[in-house]
Amino acid sequence: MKTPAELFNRLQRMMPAHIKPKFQNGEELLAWNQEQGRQRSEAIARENRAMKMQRILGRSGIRELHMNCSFDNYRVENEGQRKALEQARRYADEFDHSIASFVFSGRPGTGKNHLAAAIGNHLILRGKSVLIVTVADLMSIIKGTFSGDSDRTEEHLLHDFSTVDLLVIDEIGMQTESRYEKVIINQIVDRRSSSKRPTGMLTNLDHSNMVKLLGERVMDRMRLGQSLWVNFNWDSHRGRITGNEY
Ligand SMILES: Nc1ncnc2c1ncn2[C@@H]1O[C@H](COP(=O)(O)OP(=O)(O)OP(=O)(O)O)[C@@H](O)[C@H]1O
Repeated sequence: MKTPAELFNRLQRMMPAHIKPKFQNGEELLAWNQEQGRQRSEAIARENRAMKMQRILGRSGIRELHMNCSFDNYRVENEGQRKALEQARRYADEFDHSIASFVFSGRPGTGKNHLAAAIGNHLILRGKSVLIVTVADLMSIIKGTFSGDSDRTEEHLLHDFSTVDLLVIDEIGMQTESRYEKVIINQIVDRRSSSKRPTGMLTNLDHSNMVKLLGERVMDRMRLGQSLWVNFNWDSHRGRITGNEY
């Protein structure tokens, strides 16, 4: 096999005199080649992550409605929003070095999904896999494996939900969760926390009702690391949405 220097010399001999080579020596050619390889494998990893989301959900990890949500377009009009924005931003910045989960709790329309999607969009741009899913969707995807037509088992899906870099479960407590739903949430949070993967939860419930609903065991796992509990206790923003925001 030729060394990069030999290959470069050979290319140089073949090159017409008026062509100015992009590389001046074998080392530069090798460095260029390695950089191309790195970019290609990053692109493949990105495609694999997108395919994984598509396979699990039939869509990308963040719903279309929230794809443009960012920290920059979250409007701050009170101290609570300022603090929530700052905490969400810090959470995203420190994600790589942390195992911390988060719970955004509060009234409808206060921006829980917006800030969770802003965290997700920030992480996706940095090559992470992120999935934001409602309890109802989570359960219907898992129950879809019961039909016998599916080539995926409940175990495959539990594995997928447990191995994305960040999983955010939305609408916890919207309906009276069945025992099976609680078992599934418990298993996912358990698997994720034991492999040091954080989980986000969005809910209208307060802490004591979350403990009542999901149990002490799950909520204790949600407290690993510098975990976040943010109360969204201001008025809904929905009345002000015109549809042309972002
Ligand atoms: N502070 C804000 N600045 C800009 N847009 C906001 C803000 N708060 C909420 N929104 C927008 O208002 C809409 C509703 O917010 P969002 O879906 O985040 O609420 P939520 O707290 O998750 O509500 P729910 O509990 O009903 O799911 C979204 O389109 C979101 O982008």
